[in-house]
Amino acid sequence: MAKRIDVSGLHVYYGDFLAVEDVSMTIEPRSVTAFIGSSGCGKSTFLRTLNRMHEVAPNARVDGKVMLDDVDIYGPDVDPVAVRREIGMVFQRANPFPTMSIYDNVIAGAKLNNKRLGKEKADEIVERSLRDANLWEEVRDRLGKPGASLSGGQQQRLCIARATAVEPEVLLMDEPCSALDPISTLAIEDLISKLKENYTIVIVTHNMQQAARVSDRTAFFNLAGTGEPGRLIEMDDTNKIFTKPESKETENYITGRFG
Ligand SMILES: Nc1ncnc2c1ncn2[C@@H]1O[C@H](COP(=O)(O)OP(=O)(O)OP(=O)(O)O)[C@@H](O)[C@H]1O
Repeated sequence: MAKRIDVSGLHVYYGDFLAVEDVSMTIEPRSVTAFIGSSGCGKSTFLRTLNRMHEVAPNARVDGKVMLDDVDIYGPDVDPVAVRREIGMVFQRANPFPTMSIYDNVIAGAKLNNKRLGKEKADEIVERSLRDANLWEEVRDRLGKPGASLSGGQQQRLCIARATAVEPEVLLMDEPCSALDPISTLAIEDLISKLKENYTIVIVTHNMQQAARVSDRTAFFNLAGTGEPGRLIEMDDTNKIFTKPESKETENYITGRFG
């Protein structure tokens, strides 16, 4: 588990609109990388190109290359569904299947991948994934209850369990804590730190303390102006970005001199 992502010269479009321009970066396995930057600079758009979710939007496309270890995920013979299985995603709003049980929520993806998954193996995957997501103890006695019966923070951990149940190589998280209270946020941050032992993790966050707490590397994106594409300004060790960034733009952003 855990692979390296290498992006080179990536341009990201919605129809004729160039949303993100010319991004190149390397994301190391078994590390947490945070994407920060002002609203609309293309963090989520760029994140979605990393598992080919971007192209689900009408007329959306990319130019450039995204390598997952030695495989070009935009290569002609690559199945986007297989890419999304290897590179899982957790969204801003926890989105468990509401009427489906907690158990079935966790196992849904794994069942799709393996139609003949036996009960014993399924039980094992559910327990492992819920333990990995620090949720097992809270739900072990009510696995048959609907996903929607959990609190917001528990639902987000359920979504993380669902994502890890298929044993992806990479986990993409788009503002996973923005709808959560501080206690649930800390629980997810602890979980991210634990999960990085096995996964490559990329997290979009507006919360700079969060980026500083959980990530090893930080990428700062910015817009040159309204209607201009987003660009990667600087990527470095998180500690360096927050104490001694190379770019004035990064410094202004992290010190709150612009929004
Ligand atoms: N489905 C879409 N169709 C067309 N344009 C889009 C679509 N989604 C996003 N955009 C545009 O792409 C640009 C980047 O948006 P994106 O949501 O990626 O930025 P962001 O940095 O994640 O913003 P935020 O921090 O506010 O979530 C914006 O100009 C946005 O309006």
